Amino acid sequence: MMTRTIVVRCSQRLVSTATVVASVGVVGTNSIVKTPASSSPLPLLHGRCRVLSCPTRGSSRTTGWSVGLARGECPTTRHRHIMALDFSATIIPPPLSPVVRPSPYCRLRRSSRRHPPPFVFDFDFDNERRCRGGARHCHSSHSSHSRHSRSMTTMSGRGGEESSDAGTTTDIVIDPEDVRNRISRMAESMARGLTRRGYWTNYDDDGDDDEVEDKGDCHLLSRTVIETMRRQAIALRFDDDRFVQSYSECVDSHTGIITRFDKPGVYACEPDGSDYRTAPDMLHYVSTMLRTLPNALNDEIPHLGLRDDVYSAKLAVTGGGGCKYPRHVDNISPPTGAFDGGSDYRKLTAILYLNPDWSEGDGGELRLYLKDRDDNDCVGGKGGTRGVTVVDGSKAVDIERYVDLSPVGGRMVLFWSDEVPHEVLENAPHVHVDVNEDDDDHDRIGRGSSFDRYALTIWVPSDDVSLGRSFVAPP
Ligand SMILES: O=C(O)CCC(=O)C(=O)O
Ligand SMILES: [Fe+2]
Repeated sequence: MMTRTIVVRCSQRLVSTATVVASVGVVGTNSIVKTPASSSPLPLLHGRCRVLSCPTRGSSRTTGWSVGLARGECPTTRHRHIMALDFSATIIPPPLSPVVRPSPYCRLRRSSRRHPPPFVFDFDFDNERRCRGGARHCHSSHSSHSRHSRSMTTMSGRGGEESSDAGTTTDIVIDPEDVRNRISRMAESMARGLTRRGYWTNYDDDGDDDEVEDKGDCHLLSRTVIETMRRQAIALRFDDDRFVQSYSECVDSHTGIITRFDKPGVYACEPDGSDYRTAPDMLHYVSTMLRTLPNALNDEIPHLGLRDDVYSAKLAVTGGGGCKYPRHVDNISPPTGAFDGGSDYRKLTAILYLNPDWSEGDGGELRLYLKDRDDNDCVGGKGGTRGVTVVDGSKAVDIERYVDLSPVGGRMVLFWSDEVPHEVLENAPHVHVDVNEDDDDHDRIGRGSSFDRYALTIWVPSDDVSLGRSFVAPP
């Protein structure tokens, strides 16, 4: 691996030097391999990286920075690659003026010729995405949405439309150090929940947090942080036009053929480093989680092998009027063998909800189907059962237990990606969605409502998913 020096002008107050080492990998469906193992602190780099050659073949398309690394797609093979990066980055404090200057954002100095790089790339900051601070009213290919959201300055009450205007300040409200400490404190409880029940959550819908986080303080992020992240999500959606129709895949168990189907009223994006300017708190959150959670859980659960250098992330919005996710398991085809970056190795799903005003009756609960256990396993939410027809049976002779967890702002849910079937129940079924027929996008969800359900999911792979299966303690 090569060492490169990249000078980065950062809009935030990150003043440090760090060495970042990223891995090389081919990325499979739904498993975006990213993130470096790095010395601390991990710089949040953003900008664009253009890959001029990739290890598979030919040249590659413009790519985006992720949190501390780059990814790209080979136009010939369609393989998505993680750049083999090993560079040192110097973060330069921002200019005092809030105006973002249109000068090149990053400069790359070529490293020594003695070690020819596996990739050739250059850097070019994406000016069009400068959407915060003095330059936030910028490009949007969705003018009606942008016009609308810019005209609002505060979040309106329930049922009203929301603004993406995160204010003129570029201050970060999240405190990464605090998040890190809280995750460390909760790790034992998380591990216990995951191994006993297959899931963990930090809130109890009945208001009794005792079982959920028995160390006392179960809050990970304050309401202010959640509100800020929601506004940033809305800005990504309406100002930056980042969301696309969300889909799922189902596999025919006989033929193995994978079919994709849309999830009506669900839109999503994969936030990465290029979104830092619009959603800095969100990216700090993702970065902090990745640097803390996998190792904290690895310390608690022997052989778990969660990776701290790769992940995938999704920010999704589900509209009101009854939009939902069908039942599924996130990682249906875990590979066997050691991590090679090419298949789906997702082991842990970590969801954070960004719905500070959610209240009882709003719907959109996450229903987790549990292993056949007793009522005590429905921790954090409302438990229930439903009949299941057994494979050989002529009638329903078994029951399936589930727990419904509300998507209330600040709630975090962890569960095993390759083991826990789940679905999202109808979101705000009572709400009439003001659909604009002229919109070619977001047509099932309207123009933005406080009933929109935002969820930020991080998936963490393990070195070997087959080893990681069923970390459920014996009864
Ligand atoms: O948003 C949720 O509660 C669950 C999302 C989910 O199941 C998924 O993205 O796979
Ligand atoms: Fe899922």
